[in-house]
Amino acid sequence: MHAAVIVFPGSNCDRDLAVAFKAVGAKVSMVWHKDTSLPEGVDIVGVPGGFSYGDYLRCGAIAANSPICREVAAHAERGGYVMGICNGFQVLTETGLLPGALLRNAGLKYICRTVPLRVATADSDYTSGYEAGAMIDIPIAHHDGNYFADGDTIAKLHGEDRVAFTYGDNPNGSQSDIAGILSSNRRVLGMMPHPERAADAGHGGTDGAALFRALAGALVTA
Ligand SMILES: NC(=O)CC[C@H](N)C(=O)O
Repeated sequence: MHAAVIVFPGSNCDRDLAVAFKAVGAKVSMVWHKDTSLPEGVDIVGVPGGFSYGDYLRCGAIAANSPICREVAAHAERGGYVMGICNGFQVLTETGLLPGALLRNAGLKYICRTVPLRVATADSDYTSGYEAGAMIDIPIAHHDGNYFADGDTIAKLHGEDRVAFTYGDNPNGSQSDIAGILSSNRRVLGMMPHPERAADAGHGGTDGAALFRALAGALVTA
C-alpha cells in the first residue's frame, strides 16, 4: 500500500497518520498542499486532522480550494481511496467528495476525549476488520464535529449502508449520531474521531488499529 498524506499549513495530525500507515507496512509520501500532483502509484490519500489555515472562513474551506485538492478529487473520481480524519473529513465535505457539513458542536465547546463509537457497517475496506455493531473507543478532538445533512441525504446514507461509525453517546449534536460516512463507491471515508490516535498500545488504546490493518489487507500492491 502506498499512502499519500496531505499537509496543509495548520495540519497537526499528518505525522500521526503517517506513523499509523507505516505501522501496517505502507509506503508513505507526505504531499504539500501547493503540490499539483500526487506521487506515482498512490493507492490511498490521507487527509489529516488539524487546523488547516487556522480554521479561517470555515473548517476545511480554504484547504478544499488548495491546488492538491483538485488532484485528490481526481484520484477519488478514478476510484481511488481517500480517507479524511477530523479536519480531513471537513475538507472532504467542503470539496463535495462527501455529502453534508460539519457544524459547530451543539455545546459550542471544543471536545477532546475518548468516546465510544459503534461500527455501523463492516462492509468497506476501512471497517471490514470490525464486527458490524461492535463498540470501540476512539478519541475525538474538535469544535466543529456536528454532522449535518438534509433529511433526504441522511435517509440515503442509511439506505445505502454508508454510515460507517455512529457515536455511542452523541457528544456534538450530529444528526443520526453520525461520526463517519462513506462515499457511494465506499472508497472515500470521512470520520471525525481519530483512529490514528488509538493505533498503538502507547496511545492508551488500540481500537483504531483494525482500520489500518483492514486497509493494508485490501490495498496490497507490488
Ligand atoms: N482535530 C481536528 O482535526 C480538529 C478539526 C477542526 N479544527 C475542529 O476543531 O473542528
